[in-house]
Amino acid sequence: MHLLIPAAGMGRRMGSNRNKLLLSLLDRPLIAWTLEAADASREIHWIGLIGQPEDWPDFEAILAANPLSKPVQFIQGGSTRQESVYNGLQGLPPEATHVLIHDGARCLATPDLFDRCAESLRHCPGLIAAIPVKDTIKIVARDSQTIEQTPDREQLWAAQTPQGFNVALLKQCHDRGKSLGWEVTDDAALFEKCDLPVQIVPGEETNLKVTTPMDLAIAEFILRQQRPELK
Ligand SMILES: Nc1ccn([C@@H]2O[C@H](COP(=O)(O)OP(=O)(O)OP(=O)(O)O)[C@@H](O)[C@H]2O)c(=O)n1
Ligand SMILES: C[C@](O)(CO)[C@H](O)COP(=O)(O)O
Repeated sequence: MHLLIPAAGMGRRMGSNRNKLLLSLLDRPLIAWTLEAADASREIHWIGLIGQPEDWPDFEAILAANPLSKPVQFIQGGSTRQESVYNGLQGLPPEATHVLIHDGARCLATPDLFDRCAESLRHCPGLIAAIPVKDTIKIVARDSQTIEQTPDREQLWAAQTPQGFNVALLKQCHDRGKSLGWEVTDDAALFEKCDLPVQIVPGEETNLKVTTPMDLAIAEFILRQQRPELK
């Protein structure tokens, strides 16, 4: 299974002046944890690391300090996640028929989650790791800030990554999105807009996306629970 890791963001919400994936989480950069989990997956055999060229020397140093058993190809990122994944798809080797896409910022995903997603992708054209939401969610009017609706929680799931797809279909969806100017925050949304089915695979509650400084503190806590040897 081929894996693309979008890692070309800015980390604006982290308030950092550099790519948040280079920030330290316990004893190593955040992206090193993501790469380690992907490397430990039985199913993944090729990794495309999508980054901004200015970060490549740091990525190279991280890989030198934490060598992987699988080949890693650097791919130039775009100005949005959507553009970065588009570039990633163009950078896949020609033999890639199926692909998992996993945010570099979701550094706590387990190898088992990668393997379950890869296995499920043998039986459907598109999938997404997700968990049921725990909160009651409100839809709020933009202008008046009053509630318009309370959707049925039974039908609400929080989207995570990995997300997995048939490569030819996902390329078609991205091409269509690009020509029609669609702006989405994940790849499943492009599949949905093209009326293609996206299967849910049970995600992990601990698979948070490190977005804010608070997330970094929570990630450190979770990592210490997952890896008692690091205490
Ligand atoms: N142009 C971009 C923007 C984001 N990403 C990646 O997409 C994932 C999810 O994005 P997010 O958490 O929003 O990261 P940032 O864009 O870095 O954060 P922010 O939106 O706060 O600036 C991250 O692994 C990020 O590196 C990317 O590859 N290319
Ligand atoms: C793909 C994603 O991680 C699913 O939760 C998320 O949509 C990334 O988007 P963000 O808006 O950049 O946080």
